[in-house]
Amino acid sequence: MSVLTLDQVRIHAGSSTQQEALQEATDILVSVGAVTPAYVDAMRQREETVSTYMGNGLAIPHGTNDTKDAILASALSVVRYDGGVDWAGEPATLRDRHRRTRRRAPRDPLADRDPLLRRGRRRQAECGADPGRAVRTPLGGERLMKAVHFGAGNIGRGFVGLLLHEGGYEVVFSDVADALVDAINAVDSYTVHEAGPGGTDHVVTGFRAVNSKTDPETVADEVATADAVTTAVGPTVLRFVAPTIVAGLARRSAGAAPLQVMACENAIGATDTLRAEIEKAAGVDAEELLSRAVFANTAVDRIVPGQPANGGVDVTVEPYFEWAIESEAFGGALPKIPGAHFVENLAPYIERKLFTVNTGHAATAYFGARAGIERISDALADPDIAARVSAALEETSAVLVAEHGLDPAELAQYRATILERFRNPALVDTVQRVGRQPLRKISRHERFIGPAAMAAERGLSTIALVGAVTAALEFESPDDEQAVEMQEALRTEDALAFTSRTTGLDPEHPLFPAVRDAVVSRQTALNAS
Ligand SMILES: NC(=O)c1ccc[n+]([C@@H]2O[C@H](COP(=O)([O-])OP(=O)(O)OC[C@H]3O[C@@H](n4cnc5c(N)ncnc54)[C@H](O)[C@@H]3O)[C@@H](O)[C@H]2O)c1
Ligand SMILES: O=P(O)(O)OC[C@@H](O)[C@@H](O)[C@H](O)[C@H](O)CO
Repeated sequence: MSVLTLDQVRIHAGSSTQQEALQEATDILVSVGAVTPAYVDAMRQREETVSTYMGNGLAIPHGTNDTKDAILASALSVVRYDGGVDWAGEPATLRDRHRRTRRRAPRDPLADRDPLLRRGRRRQAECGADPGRAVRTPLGGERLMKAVHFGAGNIGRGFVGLLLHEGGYEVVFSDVADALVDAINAVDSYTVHEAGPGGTDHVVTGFRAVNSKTDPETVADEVATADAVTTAVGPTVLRFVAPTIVAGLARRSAGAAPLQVMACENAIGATDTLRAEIEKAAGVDAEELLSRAVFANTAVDRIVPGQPANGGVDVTVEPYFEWAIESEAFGGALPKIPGAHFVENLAPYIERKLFTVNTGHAATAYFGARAGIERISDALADPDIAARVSAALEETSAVLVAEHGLDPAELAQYRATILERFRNPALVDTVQRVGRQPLRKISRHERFIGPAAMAAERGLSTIALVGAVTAALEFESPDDEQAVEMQEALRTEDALAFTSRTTGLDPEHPLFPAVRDAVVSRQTALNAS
């Protein structure tokens, strides 16, 4: 049976009501044996929970998961009312039975008074960014935009995939975890639960997953025809995804618009790192292949803890989010991601995020681990830990003021909001997850040494940040390769070598002696145990 024949397309000169339109769409599907008459109720139920109005006069009604029994075969019906349909207050003219959800504007308690965000949003408006859903094909038709997202883990499903979906992208997740890929392909929707004040649920549909370990060729084919590629695999994994992107770029048709590449990792210049890996993997073809893509650094912020083993594909996240993206690379053709904001200069955003959210988070984790506490929210309930974390963040704020001219009062508010986010009792986040990969976290441009080095160069205080590094050096986690490696190196390497190798600090740097002393103190404790 064909999914769509001419008989399943109707065009009317006049207008209609929403109920009549749903009935007509159902009647067409019933007439070809695709659904039972009960399907109309399923579509009504769906409209009650979420409108299927897409904008631009298009609604895409469909049933709910609970009413799948009413579906007998795959089919579409298309009905156009030239005079329009009042779609619960929205002016629809065209409809069929696929589904999509709509998103409210991001809830960002800082947004209205934050000059960084105001500047970014103004710029976004200037660039004409608006939520879009389809792209024109060479023959004048339209197809859904497609994004290939590497890393279907916590932030991949709970944030990047969600916003891409809400921007109208079909999302192809690429991951190396067999069970996760199978689980994603076994469902046709998943829910992002926002836990905490003001949180709500969002349903994601229109995705599939491809295993890039066992089927890299298919992933490359997907990249070849994608509009965007995003990653959330961890900064150290970018070099492993680069060859697949190279293979996709090599297969990309000459007339295709440039692939928009955005790495969404907690690192400064993560997309630059990915681009460099792509360049390396492309070898002599690098110049040609890089010309088929544009690259934009981003800063992503949403706490997405580890998910329970039996949680399926659904993800629990905090309600807050921010996604700042460099605009320049796109030359005005911004990706359609509602809720993201585009900025000319990402440096203040990524440094403010990494050196406040992630410095505070990691400090809480390492002080918490030292105190034998498991959860981040519990660690911050300890007044001594809270004071140490606050002191470290005051030091990073002083650096941000000096470096980027940020307003001290607004930074104080930003810090307070972040500490409140860490305290969210509805979010079960662990010191093990937040403290993961301590060698990455104590490296040169990361959340501790990065701001502390900048502070030391300016003669600003670094005492609290060095205190947090001291706690990081004590972090033990048997399942964390870097934690094991760090403790082993602390036992075997001399203090000077360990300090310069792991932190990347030059022994002449003004921060070096304090960090070396922290290393010596950890080594003394280890030798005594
Ligand atoms: N979780 C958060 O709160 C959060 C927030 C902002 C940014 N981030 C950043 O996002 C990135 C991912 O973090 P996460 O918490 O989602 O981790 P995660 O471990 O939940 O997800 C990473 C995923 O990448 C997959 N992966 C590993 N190697 C791969 C490869 N070669 N190809 C494709 N997929 C691969 C893993 O199987 C896993 O599913 C990190 O850089 C992290 O710093 C996380
Ligand atoms: O992902 P990491 O290991 O760089 O850092 C752990 C957490 O601090 C991090 O994932 C935060 O939850 C996130 O960055 C919040 O936006």
